[in-house]
Amino acid sequence: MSVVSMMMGGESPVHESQGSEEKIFVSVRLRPLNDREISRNDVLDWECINDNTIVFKTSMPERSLFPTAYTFDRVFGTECSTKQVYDEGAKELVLSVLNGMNCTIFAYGQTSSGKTYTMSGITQFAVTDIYNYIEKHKEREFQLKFSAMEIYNEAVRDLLSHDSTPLRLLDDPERGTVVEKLTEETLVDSNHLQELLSICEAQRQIGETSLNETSSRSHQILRLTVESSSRENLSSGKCSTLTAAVNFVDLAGSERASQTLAAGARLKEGSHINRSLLTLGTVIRKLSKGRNGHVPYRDSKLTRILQNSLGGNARTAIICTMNPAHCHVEQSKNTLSFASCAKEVATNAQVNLVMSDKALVKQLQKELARLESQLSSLMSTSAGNSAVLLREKDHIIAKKDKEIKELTCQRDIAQSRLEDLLKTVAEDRSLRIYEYAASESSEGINHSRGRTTSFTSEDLNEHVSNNQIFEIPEAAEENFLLDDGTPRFLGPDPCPGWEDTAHRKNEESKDICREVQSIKLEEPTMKGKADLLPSPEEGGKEAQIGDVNERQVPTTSEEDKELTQIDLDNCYQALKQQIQELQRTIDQLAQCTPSEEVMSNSKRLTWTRSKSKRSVLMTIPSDFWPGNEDEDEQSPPAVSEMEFPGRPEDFEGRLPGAEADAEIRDTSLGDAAVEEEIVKEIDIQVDDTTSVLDLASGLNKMPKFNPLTPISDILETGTSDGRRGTLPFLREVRGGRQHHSDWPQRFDKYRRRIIELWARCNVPLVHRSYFFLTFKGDQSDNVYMEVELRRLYFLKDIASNGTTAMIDGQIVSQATSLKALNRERQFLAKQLQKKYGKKEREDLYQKWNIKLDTKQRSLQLACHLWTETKDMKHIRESAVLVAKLAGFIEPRHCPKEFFGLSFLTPPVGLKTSSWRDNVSSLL
Ligand SMILES: Nc1ncnc2c1ncn2[C@@H]1O[C@H](COP(=O)(O)OP(=O)(O)OP(=O)(O)O)[C@@H](O)[C@H]1O
Repeated sequence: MSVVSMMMGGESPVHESQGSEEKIFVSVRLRPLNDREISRNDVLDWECINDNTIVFKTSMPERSLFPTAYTFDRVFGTECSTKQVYDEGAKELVLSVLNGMNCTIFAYGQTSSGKTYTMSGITQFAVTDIYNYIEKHKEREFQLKFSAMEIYNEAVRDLLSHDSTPLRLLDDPERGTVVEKLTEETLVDSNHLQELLSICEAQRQIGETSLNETSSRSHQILRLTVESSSRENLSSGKCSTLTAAVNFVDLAGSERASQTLAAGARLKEGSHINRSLLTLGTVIRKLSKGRNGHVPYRDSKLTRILQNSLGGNARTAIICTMNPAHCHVEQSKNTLSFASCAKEVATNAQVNLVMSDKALVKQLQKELARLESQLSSLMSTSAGNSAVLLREKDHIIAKKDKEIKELTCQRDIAQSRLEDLLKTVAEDRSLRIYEYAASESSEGINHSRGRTTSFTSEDLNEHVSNNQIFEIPEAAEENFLLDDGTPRFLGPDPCPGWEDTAHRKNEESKDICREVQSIKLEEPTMKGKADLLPSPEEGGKEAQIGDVNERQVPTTSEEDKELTQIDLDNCYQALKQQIQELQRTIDQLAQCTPSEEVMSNSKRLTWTRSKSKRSVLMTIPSDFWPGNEDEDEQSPPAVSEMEFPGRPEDFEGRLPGAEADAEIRDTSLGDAAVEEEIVKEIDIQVDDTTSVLDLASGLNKMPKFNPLTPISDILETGTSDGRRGTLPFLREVRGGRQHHSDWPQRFDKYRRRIIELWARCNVPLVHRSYFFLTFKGDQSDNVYMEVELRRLYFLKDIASNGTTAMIDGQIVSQATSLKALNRERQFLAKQLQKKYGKKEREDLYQKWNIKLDTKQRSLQLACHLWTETKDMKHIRESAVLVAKLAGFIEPRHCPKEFFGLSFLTPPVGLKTSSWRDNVSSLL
């Protein structure tokens, strides 16, 4: 069986105080004087003046300090019967056992005060009432068990057993202290109980007799255990039992304790008779003062066995019996003192519901089901809430995802638009510059056809002043690139047109085609048959060729490609016919000597064909001729001399190869002998035996030129369609005369000369880099080296003749280029300022380790690169490269305009990255 203590709440029909503390019910009973006391003329010292107060009647002035009146729960005078004492002092409490609450009735008092007399009667009345109750409550099934024990000299003896062996006390975790092997008789009926009570009485008397005691020196505990359960529950298997015990305790005479205390320690040590009584008093006294501190229950058998009855799970009543005789007044006062303490002690009785294991399991299952139901309810509620929250969060997530996608889409669109815009701006800018240059070129061509001369500076200035192409607003605050460091370029442009030339992406490809075009333009002029060549206005083939050249800017339009291809086919056929006509004309004039006028115009760059040993491609400037060795001193204008005092000090160190450096140092710019040598070598390449028919023949053999093919591919592969091995047009023209064993040496000489002329003419580094990296000594480079040399000599000649010139069909001037360049630079500066603040720019200077005199150029170029690549890493790298390149020319003599425009824009056909790598390798 398992014992469960639980509160019954208001279900109990018997008790009103269950589940809460309850003071020990203390009553005092005065026994009447017996005959012997009466015979001694003893008087009653005590009188119960009401149901609760007992007073000391005899006047005792000497002891006036002692109280004379005591109040208790109930006082019973000598006239009160035991039945009344039971009814008013024990019954209600005793019957609590029927409702599952433990209860104990103590009888405390001195010897012969009536403890046994009272307790015997109460026990009988209680048994009677209990059985009466049982008899009245048939719905419940009761089981009564009876046990009896005696504590004598701290030995527990079973009164229902003949074995006088002391019983041990055990500590049970559920029931507390239990008496081991204590006989517990299940009562059949009340008579059975009466028999057992008789046995107990007999056993106690036997003991006292053996001890020759006239009064009880032992503590008797009669225990009646009542178990009850509902019959209905029993029939349905719901077995729950109320189990409680009522103890009827007849204590030994209290005077023993007093006497023991009075006699001193000797008696105490020698006897345990009163240990239990003494401990009881101590426990009561301590409990009366509250539950603080240690309560010595375990100091005696009595207090251990009755621990629950002393402040524990029990209802307790103490009936203090008094001998009213005057001679026992002291004992009476001790009894009253004990009673006074006891009435302050509280207990806490609980209903003891004992359930069988089966019932307990069922009860636990029921409780478990209830808890599970509760939990399930909570979980369902929580799950419901969680599901709702989850759905809400999913909805939010989906909404956010949608917003992210929309924003991403918008961002991509915006970015695409931005890129398109930037691209459009860049293309538009390039196009405007290109158109601007083309317009000048076209205008110049028209002029040149009419008078075969160059524009004047006035013409150009007027043209520029009316030019509305460059409308980039100039902002004063954007002039930071002009405000420090870099000196302003005040004098005439020493090499007008190079900036514009470098700026055009398809410039190199034009170079080649213009060579072809120059031939067509030249021959009619020589023959005075300009009418042989239709003017552009008339839609002539030349114009178509020019269109083809112009269309080398890649396009994605398939229609344009088809049209271009048709134009090319027409162009080739027309060109072939014209060359044949030219050849016939030349044959007719074969016997004629060129006029002096034509020769004198050579320095003015008329497109002519030299009679002897002169290139058919371009007139070599006069200072290139052996007879004009002094021209080198005359041709450079005064301004050029001022602006170009010489090579920068570190010039040699920047040329590739130590050997080349040494040779360059030995080769001055004005070395006419060297020039003559070079001229001769060039003339060997293309001599006067080369006929125009050779060109026509070359055209026939030339693969169809695809204008969409980058010029670099043509240069690299030799074919317009990228197939390596097919001879290019110019190479075919030269035929087999291109193979010279001394070509490497001549290449070095050409290159050194070209480098010298680059410096002399302030050729932009982009051109230098590109040319330098493109032509590395292959024999097929010969013609390009020749062209470059001619161009450079031409430039030098132009620089000595004025501020305007026509170069390859373009009119350029310093004023024109400067204005365009300034605007471009300001635009770039503005872009840079938008991108970086002043401090950031300074940081960039610091980070890039760029010298002050090259800062602006580098940043300008970096800015431009940024507009194209938007790649900071490339900007930085490129800026460093540019800074180094800038040092190639003496900075103070290098107009910043040289570093403007699309300096870092690779030539057509070269990828930006590979071009930069080439520049890197150059450094
Ligand atoms: N209220 C009473 N009315 C009449 N007689 C009583 C009353 N109380 C006690 N007596 C008588 O007094 C005598 C002593 O009583 P009792 O034996 O009950 O005292 P006691 O306290 O038990 O003594 P002890 O401690 O020695 O056992 C008995 O003969 C008993 O009949």
